Amino acid sequence: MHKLTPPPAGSQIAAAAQRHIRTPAVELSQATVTFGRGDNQVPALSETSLKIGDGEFLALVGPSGCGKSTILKLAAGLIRPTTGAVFVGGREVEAKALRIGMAFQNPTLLPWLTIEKNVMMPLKIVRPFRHEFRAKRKTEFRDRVHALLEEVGLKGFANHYPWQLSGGMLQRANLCRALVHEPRLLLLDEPFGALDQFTREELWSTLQDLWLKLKPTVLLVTHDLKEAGYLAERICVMSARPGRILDDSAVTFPRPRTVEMTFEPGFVELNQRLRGLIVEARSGNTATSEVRP
Ligand SMILES: Nc1ncnc2c1ncn2[C@@H]1O[C@H](COP(=O)(O)OP(=O)(O)OP(=O)(O)O)[C@@H](O)[C@H]1O
Repeated sequence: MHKLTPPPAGSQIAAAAQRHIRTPAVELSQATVTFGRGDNQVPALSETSLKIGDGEFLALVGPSGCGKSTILKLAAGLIRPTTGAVFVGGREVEAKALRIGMAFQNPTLLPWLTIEKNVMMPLKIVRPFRHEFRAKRKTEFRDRVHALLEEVGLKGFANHYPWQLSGGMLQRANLCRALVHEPRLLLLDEPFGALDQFTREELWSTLQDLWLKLKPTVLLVTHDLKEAGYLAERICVMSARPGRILDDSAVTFPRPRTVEMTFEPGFVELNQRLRGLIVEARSGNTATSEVRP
């Protein structure tokens, strides 16, 4: 991992000690992904090895099209690596149904269902909850949905329909739906990309609170370096396509983090360093970056 030296006074960006993650929540082992066949082949991901610890919050940043979402899809079991292997919870991804939560840039709430019913959806379809849904636990599940909605500031909106909510409120509901079945792994693909800056910052705080409380392992893909620094414990920078991990930094600002912290010198320094790496990666000049397996 990258060593940030020297940490500026007052900064909590620490040198990221090379941690030994015993049983990673997610592990890519020399995984590559090539889409298509023959002349239409698109190499999306170069050989990549990555371990994400249980309960860790990792952000993936890098130039557009470098393979960030591809890594997310590998972890979700939506695609298979062309070579290498992907493990979640110590098991190869295809070997076992996974309990994951996902949220994307555009909240995909069903327009004909209320917010309560949308958020409750995973409990209806994901094992083991679906077996219990019709029976005794329905009221308990409803309570759980209402508690989550309250937590993200949507108290009183359970019976509204998606079209009655603002973009920020929809994304809050979307986060609730991603978390309601208590996934151990939360996959977020630019979840706040479509929101204005102020709403986005509010949502960072909401997501941070949820993560501190529930401690799922989170893999966040984002183009927003400030967002990565605010939310993540670790940030991986990827090279241009076919992507590989160029840099792996720990971010140890104290929690809970605030928007004010993002203006502190240490935070700005981190931002600038990551930005420099991405500018280099975009221009295809990654030779000066520290390249790690
Ligand atoms: N199903 C597919 N078939 C062919 N090529 C694909 C497919 N999915 C992704 N790609 C290509 O693989 C590369 C990596 O895509 P990916 O979506 O992982 O990038 P990304 O880093 O998430 O991009 P962005 O930041 O723009 O969202 C891109 O060049 C993309 O066009």
